[in-house]
Amino acid sequence: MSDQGKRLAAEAALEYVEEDAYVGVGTGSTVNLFIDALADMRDRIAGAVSSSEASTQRLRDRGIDVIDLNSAGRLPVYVDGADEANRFLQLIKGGGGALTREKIVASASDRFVCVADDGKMVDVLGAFPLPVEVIPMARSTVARELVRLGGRPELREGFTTDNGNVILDVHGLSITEPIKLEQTLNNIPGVVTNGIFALRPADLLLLGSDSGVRRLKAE
Ligand SMILES: O=C[C@H](O)[C@H](O)[C@H](O)COP(=O)(O)O
Repeated sequence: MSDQGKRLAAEAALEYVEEDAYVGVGTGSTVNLFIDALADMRDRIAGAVSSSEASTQRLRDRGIDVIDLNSAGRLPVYVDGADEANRFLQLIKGGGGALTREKIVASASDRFVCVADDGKMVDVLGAFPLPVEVIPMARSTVARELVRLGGRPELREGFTTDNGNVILDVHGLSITEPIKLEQTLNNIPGVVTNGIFALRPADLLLLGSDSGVRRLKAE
């Protein structure tokens, strides 16, 4: 894992931020670097719509105005990280537990710019345990259904999402049909959403390494 790669990718995303508009902001260590870089152009943007309490705090600490998505309308650009990405720019997200708000803000944005270090690129999604956000009372029923689908769900101990829910991290999935699995999991009663971003993949992937940034579009 390359911190320099994360930083270069995060800084490269600045060129896609539109002036005088609100920018959608994801969550995680790579996005934290993006927020730090965004602070240098805070006077040229209207502000941000955030996908987590943690990002909201960091944005405000750096003098960037944060508004509610309901007050914002469509966003030109959403910038967020990923836990895994494939060549179709389908992603696994939610390692930090912010997947639901991230998926909502991504869906409200015209362009999704994903920022990641090059260690996140995979042939087949699923080596990273798939986060699934679940309403607490449905934890056991959802877990049994995930086992039936071939996964090994583990409760993320001591963790509650910004929405007051729990996360099941599902091990052992080889996700060869991301769109289908995203839909199947979201149809389980009690699932709020899952960390597959395939129905709405990224539009652009900025993949950082020690030697620079590769810009990938979906194949
Ligand atoms: O819930 C967290 C998010 O989906 C993050 O974007 C993802 O976990 C990647 O985080 P990081 O940039 O720290 O690797």
